[in-house]
Amino acid sequence: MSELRIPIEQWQNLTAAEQAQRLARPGQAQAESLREKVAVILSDVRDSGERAVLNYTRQFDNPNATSLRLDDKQIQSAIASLDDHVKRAIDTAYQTIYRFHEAQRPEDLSIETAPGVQCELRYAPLDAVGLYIPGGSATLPSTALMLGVPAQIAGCQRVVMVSPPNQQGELPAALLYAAKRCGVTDILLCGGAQAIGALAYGIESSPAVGKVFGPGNSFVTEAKQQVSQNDSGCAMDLPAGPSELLVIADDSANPAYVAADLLSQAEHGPDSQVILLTPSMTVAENVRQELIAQCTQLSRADIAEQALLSSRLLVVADMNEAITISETYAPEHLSIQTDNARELLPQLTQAGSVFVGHYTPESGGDYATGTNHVLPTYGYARNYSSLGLVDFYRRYTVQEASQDGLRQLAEAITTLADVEGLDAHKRAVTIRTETQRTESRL
Ligand SMILES: NC(=O)c1ccc[n+]([C@@H]2O[C@H](COP(=O)([O-])OP(=O)(O)OC[C@H]3O[C@@H](n4cnc5c(N)ncnc54)[C@H](O)[C@@H]3O)[C@@H](O)[C@H]2O)c1
Ligand SMILES: N[C@H](CO)Cc1c[nH]c[nH+]1
Ligand SMILES: [Zn+2]
Repeated sequence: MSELRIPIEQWQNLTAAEQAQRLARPGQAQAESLREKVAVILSDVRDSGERAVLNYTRQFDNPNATSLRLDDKQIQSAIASLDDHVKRAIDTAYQTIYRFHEAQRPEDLSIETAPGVQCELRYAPLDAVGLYIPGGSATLPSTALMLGVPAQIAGCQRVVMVSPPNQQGELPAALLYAAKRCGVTDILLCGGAQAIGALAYGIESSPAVGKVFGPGNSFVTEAKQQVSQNDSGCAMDLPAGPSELLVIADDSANPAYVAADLLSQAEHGPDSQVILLTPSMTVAENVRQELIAQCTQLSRADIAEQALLSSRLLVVADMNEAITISETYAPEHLSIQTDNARELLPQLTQAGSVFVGHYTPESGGDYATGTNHVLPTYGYARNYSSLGLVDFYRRYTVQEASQDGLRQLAEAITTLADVEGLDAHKRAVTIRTETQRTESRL
């Protein structure tokens, strides 16, 4: 890797346009053509169902695909072949993720909003959910846990997992083990936009689900957005696209740790983006040296190098400037590698997940601290939340008014109905209150 590919830049020396360019996400340039491609795939799946999904699977994943399913025997024999230490690692992660998510169980509430008027907020688990597990370039059983555990805790009845098969039509044994551990009920061998179409519209062998979850490349993310905006009725979780990490580091940071963390997200995909903000030129220089040294040792060095092309090493005036930039960028992952990291937390809220201090590597959260690694990317962390248990429920309300309760509110309701010119709305109240008056006269 040449040093020119990853320059160190002083934030204050950049023009406003250059600053905006440095914080632009790499994947967003080809948005228009992406939208069209995905729309075509989705409409094919909608029109031709399983046949279209199989065609796209043959085109992108397994050229010999004849079925979207593995039979039970194939699943069991893959799981039996899995090393015990891998099973134990999955079990450990399952437990921490389970603990953190179980503690998030939403509670129904009921209050009297006016005398005789009771309002309730209730939660019902989603019936059928679809879980997308990326598979294009890495095996991600951890993502199956991040999606499968909350679906299991919520009590979703049908949990359909989709993931692109390899060229031999297989899914990784660790993924199958994780899926079974979480009680996934159906597994479909397909990926990309066509898999999202299969979930949202349903195919012959698998009826439509009510909500699609999970990260993926730009095709997957775009497909989730399209199916949730058209009339499929399918909801989506959040836009979780190419991985991102922003590290804020001061002189107390260990450059080797910082570089290792940056590379951990850079290795996800060529469209991943990692950013360092530091007030120290020395830290920036040392991190760059570490990036160069550590990158060559990675099995996915090629991918990480490509991601580093759109990554940034930025020297800022001070920590306040670092905070302002981070809040503007709203990274998927924010790592604060300073001695006083916890003190900075109140000022750093625009991120999918925050990693505090020198001993909390981002990859800890990817696998086993217990937090969910499905997080908003592309700056959506400004307005979207990170995935949690509550996303696997529907929230709805209930209200009950007594005769007296309705009388209490009648004046307000009928006046507002008059203001809006909606006579029938008014009548639905007066027909009751007037009957009430007549009854009480008798
Ligand atoms: N934000 C998160 O929480 C999170 C978690 C894990 C992974 N990720 C991200 O998920 C992504 C995974 O991407 P991936 O590509 O490895 O796997 P993927 O499963 O998301 O995508 C593979 C699929 O993309 C489709 N595809 C590929 N090229 C295509 C083309 N030219 N036209 C139409 N469809 C095409 C194919 O159908 C293929 O099956 C990475 O960007 C990674 O950073 C994000
Ligand atoms: N960092 C990814 C989310 O951006 C999640 C992941 C899965 N496996 C490893 N990492
Ligand atoms: Zn990761």
